[in-house]
Amino acid sequence: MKRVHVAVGVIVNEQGQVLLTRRHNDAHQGGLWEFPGGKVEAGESVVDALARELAEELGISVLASRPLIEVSHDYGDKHVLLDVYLIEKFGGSPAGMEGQPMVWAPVTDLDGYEFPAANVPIVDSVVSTLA
Ligand SMILES: Nc1nc2c([nH]c(=O)n2[C@H]2C[C@H](O)[C@@H](COP(=O)(O)OP(=O)(O)OP(=O)(O)O)O2)c(=O)[nH]1
Ligand SMILES: [Mg+2]
Repeated sequence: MKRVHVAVGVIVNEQGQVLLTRRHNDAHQGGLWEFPGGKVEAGESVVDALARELAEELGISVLASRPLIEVSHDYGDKHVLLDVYLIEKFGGSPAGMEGQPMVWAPVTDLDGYEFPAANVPIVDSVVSTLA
């Protein structure tokens, strides 16, 4: 089975909202909301991958982050290892650089968004850490 290691960022603003982007319809887990991030490349550290992905997808730089949770999930067609970081400080102003929809969501609204199955423990952890 295909296995991917993914660096994921939970970006928090000064109002305590978190940044969600929506995956392209034709992508794996397409149409669902996600925390921005992407695959760790060969020879790259998770932290470097996270910085690269957030620059590519949102045009921001990571200034302060800490590990939040690691989630291993089997989708049947694909196994993902999600290395999730809380981004507490960033430079620049996030924008959907790849045309992806983006929203700042209050933590108390997260139950109103559809996420991939692997995100259940991530959302729980975000809620208990930030609420
Ligand atoms: N970024 C992100 N990926 C997630 C989340 N939840 C979840 O199951 N995934 C899965 C979906 C994908 O199978 C995988 C991310 O891989 P991807 O292919 O989108 O990564 P990428 O951004 O490097 O995309 P690409 O350049 O290959 O198009 O992780 C999440 O919250 N954020
Ligand atoms: Mg991505």
